[in-house]
Amino acid sequence: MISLQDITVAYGSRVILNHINLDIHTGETLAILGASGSGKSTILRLIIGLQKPTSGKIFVDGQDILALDEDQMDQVRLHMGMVFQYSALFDSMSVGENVAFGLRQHTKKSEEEIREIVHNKLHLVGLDNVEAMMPNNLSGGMKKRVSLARAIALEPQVILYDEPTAGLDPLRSMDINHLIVNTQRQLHTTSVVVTHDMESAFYVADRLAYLEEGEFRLIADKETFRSTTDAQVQRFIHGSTDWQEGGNTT
Ligand SMILES: Nc1ncnc2c1ncn2[C@@H]1O[C@H](COP(=O)(O)OP(=O)(O)OP(=O)(O)O)[C@@H](O)[C@H]1O
Repeated sequence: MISLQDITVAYGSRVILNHINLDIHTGETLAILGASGSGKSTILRLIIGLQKPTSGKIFVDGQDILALDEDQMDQVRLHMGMVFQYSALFDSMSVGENVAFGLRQHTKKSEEEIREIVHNKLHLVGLDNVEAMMPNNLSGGMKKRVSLARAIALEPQVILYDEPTAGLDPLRSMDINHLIVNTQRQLHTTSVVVTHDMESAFYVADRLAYLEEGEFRLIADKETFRSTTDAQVQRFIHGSTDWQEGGNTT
């Protein structure tokens, strides 16, 4: 469904992504792992069209998105939701207004319909009766939930998560992991999760891709990834956190 082909991203002589190829299959959850600065978020920005590569091609549902103009790209973006690293809620808007934002911008739904959708999406992420609250009064975990509710408001086919568990304690992180899995099951989305949280990656993902020095060193299903004999990948798996088996059964 999403295909990155021979993608290079460079800033001057500094090459961040070096001729990478990546296919993300419809309905799967793919985790992209790698050290800080390895280019993980760049991949999300490329997919959602916030950044263009130096060279290469990107296809979404067979459509060459680099050939689209801004209006056409906006149409593609309507089918994608993004959960940003620091939630990126609009501080001056209430929770309800944050979740309703895309619906008001991109649909002609009545206020009553919007209210109902906002209520349902917040309920889906485990938040009830919080519409009137302001983002500044929410905990980090709640902000992530609201950010996810906003991302799914337009029922996207693709959800991109940038470090969804960053800054959360282990219990809140596990809450978010459950939420990612449940959202995928209920909405049948294709999900891409950028993280350096190994426990989260093994919990939520069907496949994992490990980025190092501008290239994918390993892209594999969970079991193959876990048992790889690649010493560098094993060091990353075991070095980054004292991870344990998650409960994902996908
Ligand atoms: N506009 C820019 N000019 C120069 N370098 C940039 C620019 N934007 C990003 N970079 C560099 O590109 C590299 C990849 O950035 P990216 O945000 O994709 O990394 P990341 O793997 O997501 O890291 P993190 O886990 O720290 O968020 C970083 O080293 C960053 O400094």
